[in-house]
Amino acid sequence: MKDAPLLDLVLARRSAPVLNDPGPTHAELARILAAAGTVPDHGSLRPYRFVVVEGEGRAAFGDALAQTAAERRPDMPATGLEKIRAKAFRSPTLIALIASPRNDKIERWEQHATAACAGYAVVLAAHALGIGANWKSVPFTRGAALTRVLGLEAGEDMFGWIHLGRASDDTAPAPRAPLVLADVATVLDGSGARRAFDAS
Ligand SMILES: Cc1cc2nc3c(=O)[nH]c(=O)nc-3n(C[C@H](O)[C@H](O)[C@H](O)COP(=O)(O)O)c2cc1C
Repeated sequence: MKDAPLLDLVLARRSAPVLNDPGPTHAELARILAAAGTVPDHGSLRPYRFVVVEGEGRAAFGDALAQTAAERRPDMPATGLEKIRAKAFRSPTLIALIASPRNDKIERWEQHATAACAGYAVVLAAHALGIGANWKSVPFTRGAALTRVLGLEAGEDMFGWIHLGRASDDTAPAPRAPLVLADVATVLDGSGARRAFDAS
């Protein structure tokens, strides 16, 4: 097996729990977003789009999150809504990821899968540039206020957002539990039986 520095980068990636100023420059954001254009994409539809939120824009985004939460849960107390609004301020910059299916010829789930891959490409590209990232979400993907600020069209959904900023050295996450291949991988043999995957 040959050395693969790119794989080392992938294996070392972690989400950053705390993200401080400065946010990425627009030149850095352009490189990060360009990575989305490389993901597996049936029909080359590019079925996603992004809204970059930074500075004062975070207030508009946080308000929209809170208003959408209130639409869905009219009984939510003000403290709960404020917590949701505060999510927008956990980093200097965030990128809202919007799944934007482009046609009905390619299955909707495939276009959603491509949009999710685009989110991962953003996270990984940020890591490659030494910029901290963390993908977050709320339990809803659309609503009137979100539609207003993100310009959601029919059929579009917000697949959360990716925080970007300078990762704090003091808050390195605990080591990730290794993936136990036996839990997730089997091999189908010629008799139609699935057997344990053997790495040797
Ligand atoms: C679509 C999506 C939404 C997520 N939303 C949240 C979230 O709201 N809160 C959270 O703590 N982690 C969320 N995560 C998980 C984190 O981004 C991160 O992957 C997790 O904390 C594990 O850290 P690691 O990436 O270093 O393994 C989400 C991940 C994805 C893919």
